[in-house]
Amino acid sequence: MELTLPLFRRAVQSLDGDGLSVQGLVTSLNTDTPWQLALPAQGVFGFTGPSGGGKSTLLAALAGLRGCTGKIGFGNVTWQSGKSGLATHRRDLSLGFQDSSLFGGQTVADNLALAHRYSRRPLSPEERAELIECFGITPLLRQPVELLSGGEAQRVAVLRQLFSNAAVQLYDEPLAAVDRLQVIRKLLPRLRDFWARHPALVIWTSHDFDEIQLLATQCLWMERGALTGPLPLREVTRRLQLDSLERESCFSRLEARVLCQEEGLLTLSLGDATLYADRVAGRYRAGQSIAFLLGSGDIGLCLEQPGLSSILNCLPVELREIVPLEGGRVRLRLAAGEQEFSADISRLSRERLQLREGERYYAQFKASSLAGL
Ligand SMILES: Nc1ncnc2c1ncn2[C@@H]1O[C@H](COP(=O)(O)OP(=O)(O)OP(=O)(O)O)[C@@H](O)[C@H]1O
Repeated sequence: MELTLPLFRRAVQSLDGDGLSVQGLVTSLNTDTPWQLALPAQGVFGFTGPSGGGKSTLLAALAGLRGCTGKIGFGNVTWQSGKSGLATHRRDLSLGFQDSSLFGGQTVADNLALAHRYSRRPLSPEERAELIECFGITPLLRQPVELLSGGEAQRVAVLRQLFSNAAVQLYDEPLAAVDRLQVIRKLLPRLRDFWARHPALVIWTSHDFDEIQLLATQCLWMERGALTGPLPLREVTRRLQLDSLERESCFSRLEARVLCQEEGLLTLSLGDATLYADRVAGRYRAGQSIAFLLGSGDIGLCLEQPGLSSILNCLPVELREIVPLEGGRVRLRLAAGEQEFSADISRLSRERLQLREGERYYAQFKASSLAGL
């Protein structure tokens, strides 16, 4: 369906600005809390909040797939003005649903070819081939989409969005059915790399905050139909109560600068320390600042700088806080410069080392424990 109302034609070029602008957007879900949002033309933003809060509804409204009133504009193009909306296919966006919504009766290759054919910014054949390989889709290309597993269908759907390479890319829990280790270790690093090469405005919706903290530094929040943000990740951590001690273990987000990458080993600098990561999926250039995750269960503490060891990483830290956990463990809040992270050790280790808040120690972790690179 194409909208060519005279009134709408006048509105099409009326919004100024570089990015996405949402003003007073109302659906049947949020009649009391009209949505306002301003995002730059490029950047990756997380999107989370309690289930049923309205995240999918907002994404559908942005895509013109849900009845709404108000104003939506991207760049100087109006997508929605009052009750009139530009047809979805005329908005420079892509939306991936939770259930992947691939085109039925077609193969995986057909679905991808279609996205490529209608892309406003088509990818090179080399890049498409490399992405297909990285997403583990090569053996599935000839398969009808009806025969794909949930996780396979989701990987194809994300790939289809990358092939279409729209200016605004909306993802709605796109990898929830894919095995988490593959997501953190392989797919998210490749996605980060993709958007570094092909900048776009990306909204990544997920209930997995680790996905969000690997991809973004700011996050939108939707709760009971009320939209807030973009918020800093620390605020979202608080709202999700992620520092709750009930969590078995937790991942902390750290940032470091790339020194070099060779033969699968990535060398980073964090403060005065040099860190090493192996099993690296992404491609990085020297000088680039990148985020990675460190699991609280993967870190050990030493009183003195250890000698030569097979554990490659040794980071000087300040012990900020010791929090008792259940099961004979304690959680240590550590700081490397301004960056805080958590380490879980046994209560026995804490007593033997006589750890004290405010003192300085050395955190040790293996090159394989830096996740998301
Ligand atoms: N087409 C629709 N018409 C009316 N109500 C709807 C429609 N789609 C969703 N809802 C309701 O609107 C509310 C918000 O749903 P929505 O799917 O947007 O939430 P969400 O934040 O994406 O949730 P989740 O995190 O569980 O995916 C829910 O109560 C849902 O039942």
